[in-house]
Amino acid sequence: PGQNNTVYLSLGGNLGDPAQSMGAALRILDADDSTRVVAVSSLYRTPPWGKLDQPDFLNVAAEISTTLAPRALLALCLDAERKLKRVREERWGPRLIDIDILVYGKRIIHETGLEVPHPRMLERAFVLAPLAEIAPGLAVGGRSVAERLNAVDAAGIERLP
Ligand SMILES: Nc1nc2nc(S)n(CCO)c2c(=O)[nH]1
Repeated sequence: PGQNNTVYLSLGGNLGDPAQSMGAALRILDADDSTRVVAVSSLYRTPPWGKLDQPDFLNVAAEISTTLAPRALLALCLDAERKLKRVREERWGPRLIDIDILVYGKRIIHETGLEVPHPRMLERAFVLAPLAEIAPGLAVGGRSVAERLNAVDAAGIERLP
């Protein structure tokens, strides 16, 4: 079997029961022989980014270990979204569940439909706050996630008990 790679994901949702959907998505990923969920952050309630006239989101970050190549992992994530009835509607609109690959080992990937590290992760407190909880020292673009979080406006990001 292939080598294990450490990958960080961002999960989010603002329709239905996002906490339940994100838990179910992580169970789907962990059920695949190729992939283990290693750590999951607390739940965070976060103000909508991108399209403001929609409900608040719940977000988490997760560390996984996988033997899947990046494209195959993306396919597994999209498959999990589909299983949870995620219909990909308007860009940045409300959704039941969204799974984004943030970081895949030390890989830099710029392909159609797959950009790693995630191109907008460094400007998104809803990504950086949960990620800083589980991987504060992770370097992205030469700076730690903790430093990146300090550099963004984290207003309204609420860690849930
Ligand atoms: N707070 C918040 N805003 C968002 N806007 C989009 S699009 N998404 C989906 C992930 O790109 C989110 C999200 O997960 N959380």
